[in-house]
Amino acid sequence: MTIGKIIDGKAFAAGLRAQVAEGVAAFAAQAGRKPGLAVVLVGEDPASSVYVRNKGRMTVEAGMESFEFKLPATIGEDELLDLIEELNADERIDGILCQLPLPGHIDEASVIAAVSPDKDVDGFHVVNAGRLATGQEALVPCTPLGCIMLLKDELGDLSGLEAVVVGRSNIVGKPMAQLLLAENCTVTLAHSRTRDIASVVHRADIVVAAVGRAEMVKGEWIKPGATVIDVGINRVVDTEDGKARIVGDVATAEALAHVRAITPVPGGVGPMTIAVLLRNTLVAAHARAGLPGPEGL
Ligand SMILES: Nc1nc(=O)c2c([nH]1)NC[C@@H]1CN(c3ccc(C(=O)N[C@@H](CCC(=O)O)C(=O)O)cc3)C=[N+]21
Ligand SMILES: [Mg+2]
Repeated sequence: MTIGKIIDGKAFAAGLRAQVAEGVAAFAAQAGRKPGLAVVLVGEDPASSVYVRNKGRMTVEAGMESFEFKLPATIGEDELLDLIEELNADERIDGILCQLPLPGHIDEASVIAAVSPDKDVDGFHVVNAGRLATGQEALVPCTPLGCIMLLKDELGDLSGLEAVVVGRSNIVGKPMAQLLLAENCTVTLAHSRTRDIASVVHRADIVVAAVGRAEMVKGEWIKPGATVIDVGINRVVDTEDGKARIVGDVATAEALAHVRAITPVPGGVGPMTIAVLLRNTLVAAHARAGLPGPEGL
């Protein structure tokens, strides 16, 4: 049996960030200022703190300005909404990302709605979701757009391919389905209530797993030669050595015998998410400055 290819998302993301950095330099030359990204973190979740630190470092490495706001978990929703209003009004800031999940006393939908759609680099605002769904220019959620970039790099034209997305979140599953549809795929959106999910997944030329359940998608579910994108990031304790590890939503070792290509976890979709966030910030900066482009991104 042949073994599939492991897609190097980390390397692809590094290339994309280098391309963004070139675009940032060109923007700064034209606009006379750097693009700016504001990241808001509420509370002290250790994993979120690591991501926020990485985002800040990569933002600066791409030549942009990074603004970080760390707020206590006890902050009131009103205070958080006030901060977002300030960031909306701040001309130096092109992108606003409020790290999710938020503490239970804060309504996430209200926070997402408060971000100006023009600065919504997560693409979570209903205006951007609606624009994406109706084929209009939009800021597109970072993780799904990163997945599309990896798929087009691997497969070229996606027209006519059968795509099955497992998971129906607003952040990944639904926008992923919209993007695949826009690439002329035949799209199925499967989820926890889907009957006989194994045979539904077995139809797919493209499988995107975004359910948040460790190794849920089994190797035998995969049609021979399919391409698999694993969005999951699940922290598990290894039963053999007792160490903490990160695994995806796909049983990768099993799947490798079936796939044409598959993204690993870590080193697959995760790094793409941050690279696309920087790309979206540059796109937002261009739009806000009334400039076309950026070219090739
Ligand atoms: N408003 C908002 N926007 C987000 O985009 C957002 C968010 N909230 N909340 C949390 C999730 C998670 N997320 C990740 C980004 C990068 C990696 C990443 O770079 N992962 C690496 C390292 C993984 C590791 O070692 O922990 C990898 O997969 O190789 C992972 C996860 C963005 N998120
Ligand atoms: Mg909440």
